[in-house]
Amino acid sequence: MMPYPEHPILLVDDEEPWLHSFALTLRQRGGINNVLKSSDSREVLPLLRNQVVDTVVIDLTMPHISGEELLEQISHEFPEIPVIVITGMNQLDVAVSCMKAGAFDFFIKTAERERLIAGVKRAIEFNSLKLENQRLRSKMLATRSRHAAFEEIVTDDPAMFKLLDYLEAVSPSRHPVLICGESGTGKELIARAVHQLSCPEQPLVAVNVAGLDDDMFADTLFGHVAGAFTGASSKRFGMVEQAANGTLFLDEIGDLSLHSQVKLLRLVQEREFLPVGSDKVKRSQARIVCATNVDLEQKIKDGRFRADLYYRLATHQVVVPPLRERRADLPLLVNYFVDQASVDLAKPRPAVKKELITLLHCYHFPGNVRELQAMIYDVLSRYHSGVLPLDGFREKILSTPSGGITELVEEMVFPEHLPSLQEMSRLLVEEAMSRAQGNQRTAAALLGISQQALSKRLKKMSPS
Ligand SMILES: Nc1ncnc2c1ncn2[C@@H]1O[C@H](COP(=O)(O)OP(=O)(O)OP(=O)(O)O)[C@@H](O)[C@H]1O
Repeated sequence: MMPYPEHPILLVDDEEPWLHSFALTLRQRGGINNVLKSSDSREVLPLLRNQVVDTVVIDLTMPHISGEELLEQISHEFPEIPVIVITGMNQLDVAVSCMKAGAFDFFIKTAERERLIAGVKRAIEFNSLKLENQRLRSKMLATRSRHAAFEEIVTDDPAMFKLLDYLEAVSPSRHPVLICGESGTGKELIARAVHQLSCPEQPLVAVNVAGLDDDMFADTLFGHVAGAFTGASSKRFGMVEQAANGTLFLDEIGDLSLHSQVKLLRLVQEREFLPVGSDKVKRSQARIVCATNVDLEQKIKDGRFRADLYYRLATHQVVVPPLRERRADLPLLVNYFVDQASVDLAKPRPAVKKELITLLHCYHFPGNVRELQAMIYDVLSRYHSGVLPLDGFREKILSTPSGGITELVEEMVFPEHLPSLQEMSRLLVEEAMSRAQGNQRTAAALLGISQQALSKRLKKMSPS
């Protein structure tokens, strides 16, 4: 039988007989068969941190943590989970304050079971509508009125939209396109989209030129005739010819030697090339798209890249922004990669907590989108719970030397009168709390201290 709802309903009451009889009623009369029971209110928060739950039903009168306190804690940490409160006849005033504190609904324990079932079903319905809305919204945002060629590029960033619009506009031209940007920002993905836009029926041939010495470069790109060198027993077509009227994508172009740059210049400028060992000039119609993560203008200044080649290649140029400059893309990208990784690793799709996005917001992603993708695959491959755990991400983020520190040293200007260590530490704590949107676990992780240590500092800082 299919579990209904998809994620369980959690019933919390210290009276075990009530838990069992209500679970039975939900199953028999409401068809709700996915139910968890807890008779100890202290178990609830740890359970919610590890498992996705649809709705929580709590009794107001319980030892250890009362229903009222538990409601407050759940509403604070898991505002998205509806909480239904069950009260005694004489607790109506408390029930009203629970509604104000964020309860989804309340019922008197002795009320007819049908009414309780209807209340639980309303919460389930509310959740599934909310989820559906979220899915639709991210789908709309991710694919907002964009050309089909950009389907795989997930973004909601205005600078990225501008860049894609520009590429769409220049796609009919046969002039070269140069795609610059840090490693892992999606340059190859964009190069493939350029090909889709301009000549999708023609071949796309990609060559990473970084590891090629001059001879290999010439042989790979231009091919050779039989007997051109020892071992060249037969003729071989190079990548330029294989690209025909399509696209020749040259990745890591900044690493090309000066000698090979001359050969490439001839191809770009004259559209001509010579296979190795041949003196018969051949012509190429392929469109050249290049990508690089090095600063070519600096290389020109250092005499390591030809200016004439650069200006030819950069007829149409785009610079892909690093992920830290488009952090608003994080929720879309995280959901996209979680979907992708769950399918690839054949695991049920875990839920993504808001706290994860907050944590990622504070990270500088030196490896950009590729790093985010790898983190998600790694964490997902190691865990099996219903929620994508934060610990795996924290470990990674904290073990990466902080690029932030280098940025900080460059950006930070100390006033002439230095602040005291105590003042600095207060400012740091405040900044971390603000970046973590008030979440102490995340703020502590950012500061590299335990949550208890942070909590102590916060208490000391509070005015009372
Ligand atoms: N906007 C995006 N939407 C979806 N996936 C993306 C996006 N940007 C990058 N990726 C994914 O991130 C990974 C790295 O992207 P890609 O190889 O295109 O980066 P790159 O800039 O060419 O890196 P490098 O400079 O190291 O060659 C790929 O798996 C790619 O599919």
